[in-house]
Amino acid sequence: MAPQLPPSGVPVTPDRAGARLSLEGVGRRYGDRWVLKDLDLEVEPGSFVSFLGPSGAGKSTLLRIVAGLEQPSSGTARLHGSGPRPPMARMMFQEDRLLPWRSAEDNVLLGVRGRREEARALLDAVGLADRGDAWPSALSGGQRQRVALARALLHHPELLLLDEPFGALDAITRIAMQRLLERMWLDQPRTVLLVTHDVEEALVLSDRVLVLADGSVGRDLSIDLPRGDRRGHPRLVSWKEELLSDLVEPASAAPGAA
Ligand SMILES: Nc1ncnc2c1ncn2[C@@H]1O[C@H](COP(=O)(O)OP(=O)(O)OP(=O)(O)O)[C@@H](O)[C@H]1O
Repeated sequence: MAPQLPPSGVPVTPDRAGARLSLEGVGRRYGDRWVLKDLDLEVEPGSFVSFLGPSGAGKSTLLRIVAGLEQPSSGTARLHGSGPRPPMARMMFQEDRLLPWRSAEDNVLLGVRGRREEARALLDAVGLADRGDAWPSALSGGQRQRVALARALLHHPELLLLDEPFGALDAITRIAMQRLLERMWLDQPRTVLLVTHDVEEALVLSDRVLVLADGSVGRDLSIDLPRGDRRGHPRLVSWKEELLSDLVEPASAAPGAA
């Protein structure tokens, strides 16, 4: 079947609503230290879930386990797709990981033969219609992350794993990228797991926000606010305060505090 074209022009493969994720008793040990402990988690197909947690809480480890890049030391991590084949997952990182000797368009097409029209439509959708021939060195940080996002989406992943993808961007570019990501996700529903240190980013984008603490899920919030303009919503503001108090050590507990 030919791909449908939604209003943004992004090609869509029909009937892909995203992968379901089931973690049962997942643990991960490095040496004698358990970074993740007995973690149970179900993620609904098509939902947008963010992970917060202090540095070293195991957020990236969890993403690598879900991606199949690492095996859990205990328990099982299963992905169920919409079809008979195992669902495709793609990862995106804080660094864009573009190859400097390939143009933007050829970076989108990395490891893929043909599909140039689709790559161009995706570059168009991420706002880089006229930059397909540009070398990565001629693009800004935000533009390079747009190319990285287009490259991930070319594969129609049922699961998108984002490890602090906007962490290196300035505040304004970051908000523009959040809006772009949300629009692309609304255009083509898929399961998204986002690791971020930015509490507001998690609340603005997610259906669900999880806080990892001591190797398991410490808080699990369902964010049932309408999408579009969540920033400044009174409930978002109070969730933000709650989450920050989970994450930030009280000043009186900080070393050296009076
Ligand atoms: N390959 C490895 N070998 C040994 N220890 C590791 C390895 N990978 C991760 N760790 C340790 O596991 C812990 C969790 O790391 P992880 O990168 O998952 O945390 P994180 O929550 O993503 O942190 P950050 O927010 O700082 O990125 C850290 O203490 C880290 O040093």
